[in-house]
Amino acid sequence: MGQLMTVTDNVIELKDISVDFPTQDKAVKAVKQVNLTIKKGDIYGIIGYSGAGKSTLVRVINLLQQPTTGQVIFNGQQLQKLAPVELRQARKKIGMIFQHFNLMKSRTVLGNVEYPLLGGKISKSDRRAKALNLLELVGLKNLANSYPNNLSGGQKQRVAIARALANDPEVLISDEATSALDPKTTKSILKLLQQVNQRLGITIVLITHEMQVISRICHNVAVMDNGEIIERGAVAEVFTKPKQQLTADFVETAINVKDALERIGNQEKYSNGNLLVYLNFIGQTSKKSIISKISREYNLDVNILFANVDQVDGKDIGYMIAEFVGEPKTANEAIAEMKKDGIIAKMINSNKE
Ligand SMILES: Nc1ncnc2c1ncn2[C@@H]1O[C@H](COP(=O)(O)OP(=O)(O)OP(=O)(O)O)[C@@H](O)[C@H]1O
Repeated sequence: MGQLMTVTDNVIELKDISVDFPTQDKAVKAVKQVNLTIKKGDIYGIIGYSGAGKSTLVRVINLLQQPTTGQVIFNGQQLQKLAPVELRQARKKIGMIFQHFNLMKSRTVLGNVEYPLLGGKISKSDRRAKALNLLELVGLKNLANSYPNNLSGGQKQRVAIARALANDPEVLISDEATSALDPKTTKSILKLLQQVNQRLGITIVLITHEMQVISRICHNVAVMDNGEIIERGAVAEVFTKPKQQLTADFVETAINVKDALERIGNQEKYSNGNLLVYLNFIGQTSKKSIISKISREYNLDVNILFANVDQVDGKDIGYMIAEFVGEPKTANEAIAEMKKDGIIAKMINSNKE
């Protein structure tokens, strides 16, 4: 085997990964020198627009895509150094689910879940029992003998999840697994992934183009653009303090602030000087009392034009757009006071913070 296993909390380490695809004109640099470490038990999101390089990067994790340069380390072992038999074993520990489910139409639900175990050491009856257990876990035991064509999208994805768990993986990669599903089904599939993570201790790497998906279940997130990771961190942190414009765009779209800003910002009175303030409350900060305190102490009328509370990685995060009616100087003092209370606050129709 030639390699010593290193004991580590990191299940995946990508070091200086680049992927170039040769094309007729010039090579497409799909992934550029990415370093990424994912800890055991994490739910790690990778977000980016189409073409950012997300799928290519996650396919590198199980070497479905060979990187042009860099090291892929899984549980302390560099995968590129493994012999084919060992690589096959390691790959079994990385399950994958996809946007279009990739089920086999000619096999029953049970047959699909049993499939990865065919040819293994497990007996036929144990294999069946295991597959039925997994179907129970995903809530589909009663459909074991149905065929994929007779299932809804959400049910198909549940079968795909059961199948991906057949080999007892340590990591489950979800490549846009909810992108073809409606919002309600998306929620239920994300909940199931969360249960898989919590009950079975499986690390999840989830790629998506929707920040809402990230905020529901991920603990950490990396933002990809043009083959690079441009920002990363704890989800609540990235959500409330995005450093890059692209990240801010994803967040604002997810919480509907973008639409609200456009709608409100287009109104004439706000382009003519009425004061608009954007507020972002994190955790337990009580927005009600703060707003009334500010209004009282600074003699400002505060009209709330938009408000939304979201759960991000289990924390309440509130967003508000409000009109402050009063002197700009006083409004700025009020904003400074709110910042002291840990609120992110800024004037949005003036250059002043
Ligand atoms: N086999 C390939 N040959 C040539 N170029 C490729 C190949 N696979 C991907 N690309 C290119 O690499 C870039 C990254 O693609 P990738 O599929 O990883 O992006 P993505 O972020 O997953 O987007 P999507 O969600 O649309 O799949 C794109 O410019 C794509 O056209």
